[in-house]
Amino acid sequence: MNKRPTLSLKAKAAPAKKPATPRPPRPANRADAAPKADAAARPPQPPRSPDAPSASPWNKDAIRHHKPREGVGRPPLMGTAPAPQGERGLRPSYHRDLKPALQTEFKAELKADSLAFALLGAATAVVQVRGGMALPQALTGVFGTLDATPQGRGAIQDIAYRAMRQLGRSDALVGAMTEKAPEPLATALLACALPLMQLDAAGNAPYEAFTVVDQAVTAAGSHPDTARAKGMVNALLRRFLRERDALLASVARQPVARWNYPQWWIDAAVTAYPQDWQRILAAGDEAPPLTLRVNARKSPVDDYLAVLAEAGIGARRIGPHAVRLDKPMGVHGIPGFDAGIVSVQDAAAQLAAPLLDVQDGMRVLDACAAPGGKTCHILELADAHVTALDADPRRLARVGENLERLGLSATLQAAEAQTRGWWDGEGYDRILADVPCTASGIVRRHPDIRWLRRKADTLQLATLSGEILDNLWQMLRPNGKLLFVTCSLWPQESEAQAAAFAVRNGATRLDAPGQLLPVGGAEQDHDGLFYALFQKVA
Ligand SMILES: C[S@@+](CC[C@H](N)C(=O)[O-])C[C@H]1O[C@@H](n2cnc3c(N)ncnc32)[C@H](O)[C@@H]1O
Repeated sequence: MNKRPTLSLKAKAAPAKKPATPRPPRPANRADAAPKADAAARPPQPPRSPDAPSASPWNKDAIRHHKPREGVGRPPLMGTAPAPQGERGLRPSYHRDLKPALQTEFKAELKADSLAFALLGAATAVVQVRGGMALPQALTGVFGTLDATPQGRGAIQDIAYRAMRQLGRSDALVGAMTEKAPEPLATALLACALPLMQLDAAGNAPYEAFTVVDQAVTAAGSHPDTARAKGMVNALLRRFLRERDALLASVARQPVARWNYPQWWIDAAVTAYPQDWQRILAAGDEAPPLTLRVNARKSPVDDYLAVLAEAGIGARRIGPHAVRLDKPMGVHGIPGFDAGIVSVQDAAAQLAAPLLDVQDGMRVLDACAAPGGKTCHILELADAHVTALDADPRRLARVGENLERLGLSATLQAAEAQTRGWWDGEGYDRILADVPCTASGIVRRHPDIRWLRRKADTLQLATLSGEILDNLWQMLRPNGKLLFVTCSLWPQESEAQAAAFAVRNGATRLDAPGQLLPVGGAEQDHDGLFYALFQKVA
């Protein structure tokens, strides 16, 4: 039976798989060499998601593509983002009858390094999320339309993510200060400006309040969809400044404004976690820490910590291969990232590969693999024959990019895990089923998810993941192990699913962490993943 991994993540001596490579050179673009602040005192650029597209070329020869049969496949369901709006795709849960503005393609005449530019870009993305689009996709469109510089992109992204984390409160504030709901883009502009005028626990705000008012008004005046609302934006934001404490106290009586989640989500959290729901919801409104996984093939963790110390980057070890940076930074500024010495991976996600207990020479299937965080970790720990399968070929391409950066290889397969046409009929020793789910456990990383999901998505996704698990079980060799993972907090998708699966298939359940609660704090500052491990007893 496997040893139960802990998330207290005390550093254990973990020998490097292969001798360490020379330390990476000190990068030119150190994150602590902060970008020059403009008049609007731009915030630091948030870390680039490991999911973000990379520029490295994709080796097409390494893939065997298997197209789902026409007409029978579901539109690919993303594990961490809603599916494209197909006939049978997931639809947004956040119905406010707000249609996206018609002129999201409009390029206002604003200075590209101004806060007004960033506010308008972020507001445009927020409108699109209200229309059902995932935030990363909306931001990609906005960056292209506005031809934003890297610094502009960082500022837009930072503001849009803050807006998502405080959308319930901002909507309630606008509702409290207006008689008639403003037009969608004006509402979104306010939803972007208001969080910038609120103080954090230390009493700091990211910008000077009057700068925010001034720049929000400039942004409103620059766009045809908001020009008429310029006076209203000015009046509302100034009133908020005058009456901030009373207004915040007043809207905090509404749960959606207090917690910044749709009411069904709050209810589901209360039901599932009567003791912890408040800490879970609060932690989901915080920006996540940046946790790295040190590549066991390339460097011992202690050597890498020394590299960080030399570069003046504060960090500490929190797991066998996990290092948490004191402050988030752009990935290309992280020493050794481009050279494949480290990857960005949450601490809870770093439990998957060790739990799977892969040995050299084993045949391993990573059934919902993209963008490949766990695929790569498996290969960093063992010389295994890994097939990385994913229903979404575009996301699968990211697995290829990550493998390439880390100097690893696997067979990539574009197919749906609940089908069998792609399988060569040879059993696997290990199967990782990191199934598509509501992603309710990773909302701090993807704060748009709460506004995009519907309550009914939980059941729809649980049905699909049950089909995937049953199908994969047939592909497991006797004595083989299957690790079932979700990034969901909802028991229907995780524990209830695991229990029903074990009964249906006569699977032996081994020790595994079960539901990890993302409640924040020093020891539990990780995503909300669920782990269940099964063995097919011969
Ligand atoms: C939670 S993410 C996987 C994360 C990944 N294991 C990692 O660690 O980087 C779930 C993945 O399942 C894929 N997916 C969704 N439906 C699928 C299906 N029917 N078959 C296979 N993959 C699917 C999504 O495209 C998404 O990449």
